[in-house]
Amino acid sequence: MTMVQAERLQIDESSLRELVETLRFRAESLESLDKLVSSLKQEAEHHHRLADSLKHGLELVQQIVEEREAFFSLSLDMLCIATTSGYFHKVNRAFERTLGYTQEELLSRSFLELVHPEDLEKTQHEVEKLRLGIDTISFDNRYQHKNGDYRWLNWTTPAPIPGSHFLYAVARDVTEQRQRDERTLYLASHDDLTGLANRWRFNEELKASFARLKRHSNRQFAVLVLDLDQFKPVNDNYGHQAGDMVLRTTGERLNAIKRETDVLCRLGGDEFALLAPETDAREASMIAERMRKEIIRPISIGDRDVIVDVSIGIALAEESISDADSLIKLADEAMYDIKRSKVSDGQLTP
Ligand SMILES: Nc1nc2c(ncn2[C@@H]2O[C@H](COP(=O)(O)OP(=O)(O)OP(=O)(O)O)[C@@H](O)[C@H]2O)c(=O)[nH]1
Repeated sequence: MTMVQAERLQIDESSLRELVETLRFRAESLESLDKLVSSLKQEAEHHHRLADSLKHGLELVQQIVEEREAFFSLSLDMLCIATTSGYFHKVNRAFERTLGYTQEELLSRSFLELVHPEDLEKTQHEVEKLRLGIDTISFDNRYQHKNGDYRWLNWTTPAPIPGSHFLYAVARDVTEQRQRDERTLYLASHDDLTGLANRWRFNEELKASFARLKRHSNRQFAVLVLDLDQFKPVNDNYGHQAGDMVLRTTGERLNAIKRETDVLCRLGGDEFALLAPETDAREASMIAERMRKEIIRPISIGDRDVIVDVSIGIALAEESISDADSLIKLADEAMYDIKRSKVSDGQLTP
């Protein structure tokens, strides 16, 4: 082998070694690059999955918000969110429909501003209870409509979540229901013909008076029972309608002279009764005399004047008489005594 040949062989060997080193290094780099790419791929997939689930979550939240908004605005019940400091924060369409104000008009107002003055104190008390963490269940108050009328609202408001400044309230317009209830109560407690209280209502008032007398012995009261004399002949001679007219006029006249605190009722037929609070025997006699004077004034029926007289019995509530029936019975007996004496005097035919 010549010198030149030996030198070339050496060069080739070292170049080859270098080449092999370079190739090994590249192979290692490629391997770690591969690992990096696959870990980046994994990370990208993870981010994709995260993005997908976030997107799904956002869609769900959006759906919940839309559903909530739909229920909020479609609800026939009045729904509102108010601040515990007393302002409307959000109201639904039922609020607008019931009170006649737009949402914008309501949002600029304190929720106490439209409450009926007579209901303000009890409403403030209820709000105070809510602030103390006590729920409001079935609370009624009157709210002013934009046209000036008042509507009865029935509220259900859970106490605010601790730390929250918002109240979530549901209200229902119960005006018609209350008017129906009032009408039913009126019919059950009043006499159709005269519009006076009826026997049931009179008994209720008597029971309340006895309860007051039990608590305060100075709350004496009297009961006067009035029965028209010879009323049957009015019906017989002038007809039932004329009889009705006499009963109505008698009721009106007695109603006009009674004291504000007195309770006047038609017990039935031609019998009336008066409950006179804080009245002694002398005052009761004076009341009876005044009532009789009113009753015996002629009543014009067509072209005739009809005159009817009355017998009035008085009973005073005392410790010994403690129930309504006994007191009315006592006044009734006193009234019949007077009737009997009129018969024996010849003023009345038996
Ligand atoms: N027009 C009319 N008459 C009634 C009504 N309710 C009861 N009456 C009549 O009222 C009368 C009451 O009877 P009484 O009290 O015995 O009649 P009276 O003639 O007043 O008898 P005395 O009380 O003994 O004087 C009866 O004839 C009933 O028919 C009513 O709503 N309208």
